[in-house]
Amino acid sequence: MPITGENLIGAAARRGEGESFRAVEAATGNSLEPAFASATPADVERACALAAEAFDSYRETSLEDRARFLEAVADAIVAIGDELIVRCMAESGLPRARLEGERGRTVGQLKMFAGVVRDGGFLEARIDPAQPERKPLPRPDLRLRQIAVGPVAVFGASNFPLAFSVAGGDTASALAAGCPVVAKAHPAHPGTSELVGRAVQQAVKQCGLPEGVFSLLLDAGIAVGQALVADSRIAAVGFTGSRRGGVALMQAAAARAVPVPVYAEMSSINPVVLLPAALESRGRDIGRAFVGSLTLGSGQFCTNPGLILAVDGPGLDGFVEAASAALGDIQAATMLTPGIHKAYCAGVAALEANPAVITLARGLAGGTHQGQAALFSTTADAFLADHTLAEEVFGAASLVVRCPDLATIRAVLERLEGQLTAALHLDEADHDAARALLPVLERRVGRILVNGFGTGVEVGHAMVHGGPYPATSDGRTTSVGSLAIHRFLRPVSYQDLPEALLPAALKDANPLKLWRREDGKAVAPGA
Ligand SMILES: NC(=O)C1=CN([C@@H]2O[C@H](COP(=O)(O)OP(=O)(O)OC[C@H]3O[C@@H](n4cnc5c(N)ncnc54)[C@H](OP(=O)(O)O)[C@@H]3O)[C@@H](O)[C@H]2O)C=CC1
Ligand SMILES: O=C(O)CCC(=O)C(=O)O
Repeated sequence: MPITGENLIGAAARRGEGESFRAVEAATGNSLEPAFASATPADVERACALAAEAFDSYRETSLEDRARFLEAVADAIVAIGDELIVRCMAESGLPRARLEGERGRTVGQLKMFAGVVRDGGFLEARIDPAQPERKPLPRPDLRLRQIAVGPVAVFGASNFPLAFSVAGGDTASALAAGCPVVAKAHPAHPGTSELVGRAVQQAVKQCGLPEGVFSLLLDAGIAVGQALVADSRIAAVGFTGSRRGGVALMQAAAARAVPVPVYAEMSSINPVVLLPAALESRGRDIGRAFVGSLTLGSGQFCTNPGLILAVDGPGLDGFVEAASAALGDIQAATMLTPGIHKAYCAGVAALEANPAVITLARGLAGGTHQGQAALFSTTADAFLADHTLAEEVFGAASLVVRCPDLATIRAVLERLEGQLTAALHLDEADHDAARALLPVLERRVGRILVNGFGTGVEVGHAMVHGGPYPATSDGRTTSVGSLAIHRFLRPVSYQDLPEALLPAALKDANPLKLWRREDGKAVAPGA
């Protein structure tokens, strides 16, 4: 499939008339062909108009048709073949095996949402039958279902060019909910974005859906994204990226005459707590495993373990020795963009220059665009006194905080901002200590895990990839897993509607064969 550098607006491919830009080969910094042209305000207008036009028809597609569409998107992505992987490797600097895995995750995610749509449980159908004889007042017939919120703007993330980008989790969950999507390509991987965008466009056509169900817009800067979020037809926004970018979009959405929600996944340092018995029995093993997680994908995961908390002593010394030795052998790896590499180097330099911080180890030095892993340590007092030590350094850098006791670990956790994940390394003898930390962890993070690390999010039904601000803009939800669909739904009640006017999900005969909550009780289809 040739990459043309065009915007995909509904069924059309249109060369933008805005600023021209090229993708950059991550490993060399060289420009790649072809030139991409930024969308104009007229392109944004057209994409939003088509999305609004498609909305009522798309949101009422049958569950089966919508599920087939999601499967068609997945199949079309696979059908692009190796061209997608090769282009994505060049643009992102990520290795083949990682990107093949990420493609599998992207396709699996679309298929999971197809299953969610077929199941129909997300409609949350509820029926409170009328009670005309009720005293002192009769009860009306009340029925509830979830409907799609409207067209969704999706910002592709730089660090997961497939699974969190044009047809990633935000797009899959929005389309599953019945929302048209206007995607904004990340300028770090525009060619990858176009290939995937064309696959979605092809699936829209193949499934006979209105063309406005999907558009893809390009931009060299932020004007298109700003215009998209400001457009009155956009009903919600999905974003993964920097805190600065996420907050800017939240502000743009809040400044609208009709504000809309922005679901932004932003920054997280993902504390890892090493409890005493585990440290004593296997601190060295944990140290080696930690380095594996820290340096995965050059550390460019929002789930990266950026903070280690433990009680000072020989167990922690063993962890630090093993982690430092393992880190010293880690090859530097190409980072996603020169900008991200520069930000990483600046973050590491700031830690190195901080008088309260000791550099424990550095990975092997590399080429111009490669990130060199880094491990630092500090004391709990210093950490608590300097809020900059708790800021995300996006890349393979982590800070060990030596604490005098468990109470101090708890105090440090209490002071942290919201996080995506927290990991506890524990043996059975640590259960009491862990139990004491769980309430604070539940308040601070979206996912608590034991004897592992948060990198590599499972796409499933019980996953929360979210957390209190600034991990995300709304800690009540998730951007990965089937629950993500609820970001793009809202409940509507139907009071005393005649059977003929009720949506299928709420008709007496239950034609969609849904589990429904009738008079407060879960009722199986056919029961
Ligand atoms: N926690 C996480 O999961 C991640 C964090 N990051 C952090 O973000 C830094 C930069 O990486 P990057 O991926 O470029 O993330 P950004 O947040 O800078 O950009 C993400 C997307 O949002 C757009 N955008 C950014 N700011 C605005 C704005 N004010 N108005 C409208 N659109 C906007 C960008 O457009 P454009 O690029 O054209 O400006 C891009 O398409 C990294 O160094 C890292 O610190 C990055 C990826 C994931
Ligand atoms: O760890 C993962 O699998 C996902 C990480 C993520 O969401 C991110 O880095 O943006």
